[in-house]
Amino acid sequence: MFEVKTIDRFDLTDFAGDVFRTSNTDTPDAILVRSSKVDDSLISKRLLLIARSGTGTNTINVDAATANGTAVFNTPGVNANAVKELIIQNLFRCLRPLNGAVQMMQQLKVAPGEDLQAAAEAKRGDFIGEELYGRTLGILGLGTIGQRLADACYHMGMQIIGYNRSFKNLRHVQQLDTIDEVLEQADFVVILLPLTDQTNQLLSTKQFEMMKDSAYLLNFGRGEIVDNQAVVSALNHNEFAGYVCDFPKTELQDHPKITLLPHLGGNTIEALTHSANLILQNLLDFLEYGTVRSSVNFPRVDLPFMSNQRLTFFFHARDTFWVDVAGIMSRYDLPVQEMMGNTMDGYGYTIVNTDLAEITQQQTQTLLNELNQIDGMIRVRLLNNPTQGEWQ
Ligand SMILES: NC(=O)c1ccc[n+]([C@@H]2O[C@H](COP(=O)([O-])OP(=O)(O)OC[C@H]3O[C@@H](n4cnc5c(N)ncnc54)[C@H](O)[C@@H]3O)[C@@H](O)[C@H]2O)c1
Ligand SMILES: O=C(O)[C@H](O)COP(=O)(O)O
Repeated sequence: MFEVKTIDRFDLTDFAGDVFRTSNTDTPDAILVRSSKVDDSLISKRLLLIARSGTGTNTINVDAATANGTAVFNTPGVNANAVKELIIQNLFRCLRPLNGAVQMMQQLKVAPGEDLQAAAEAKRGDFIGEELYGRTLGILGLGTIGQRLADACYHMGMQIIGYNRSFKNLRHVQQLDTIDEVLEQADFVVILLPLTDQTNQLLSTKQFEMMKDSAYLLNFGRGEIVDNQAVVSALNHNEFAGYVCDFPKTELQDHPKITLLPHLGGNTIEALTHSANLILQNLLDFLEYGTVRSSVNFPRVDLPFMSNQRLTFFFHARDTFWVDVAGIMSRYDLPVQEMMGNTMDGYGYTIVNTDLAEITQQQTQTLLNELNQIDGMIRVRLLNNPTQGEWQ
């Protein structure tokens, strides 16, 4: 039975079974996590999989996992609608002083017989807002969330401009050549980029000086994409109007022009449930069948398990790799019943359906040792078919 370490809280009731059990060990077969940090020390030789329920994998050392032959799975797009809706809610909040109005109404008291509505309306002049219609929304990162946001805001009458490192075919977005052009033209700049070496501290003093004085910056990508000290200074110098950030840090607290949220983007019942169910299903399928559906470091490979055993290989892709594998398998007379493989960023992952009935346990061990020694091989797994012949 596989041992799975859960770093964040998950409801595993529907998945309890005989495939895995949860464990506190520091050398698990798999780790299940949201956006908490996965300590590098947990990436042991035994670790087959880190399963991230959610999109961003910046709290996982993906390079170390790859070198170790550990797959990193995530669930991109599953919380995109939740993030989109929260951003729209915050766009409105930038222009309509609803919090203040609601607070005023909670405190407003009238004498018996006095008309509450008349007293309230007498104060509404303090809460005049503005409209999103006709304003320009600038999106940095036109991926799943960015595209959904663009569509929804276009249909609310906004002009949409954006920047992405690769061009996307999008009907409602005017894609600009540089981030600077988006910053100069937008009334709202929304960050929906992943945190990478290229995006770390991407926006700082120089970029804030380009923004309109009346513009708002909304960061739902990752906190580190923005230089926090520079934000505070720019807001103090009225370089732009306000900052909404889903990634709170002490230096951003208690500023009248900064709204902090406790990382709420994907925090809806729908997104959390769907994401946890999906990652658990993908985790089970990888542990039992070697299937890879959505990974940031393993290519997608999904082959029906219609044999007694299967071998899976994760390796540095090179031209003669298969000559070496085929040579060893044929020496043991192992049939290749079906196989499927794919490559990604110079790494290959392949599943071979086979049958080890004709070789002894000791020969199987020697076979695995030989396969492991092939130049470029990172991890070999041998899986027994759990359905015990039901596929036939
Ligand atoms: N606040 C939240 O709770 C929350 C929820 C989900 C996602 N996120 C964050 O939002 C990010 C985007 O999510 P998504 O689902 O849209 O991901 P995605 O992968 O679909 O989109 C990211 C886009 O950014 C582009 N990109 C990457 N690096 C770039 C660069 N240097 N310059 C320009 N463009 C670049 C990619 O080409 C892609 O189109 C995630 O990586 C995560 O960090 C936050
Ligand atoms: O990258 C993501 O999917 C979001 O930031 C959500 O992270 P969470 O799982 O901690 O809510």
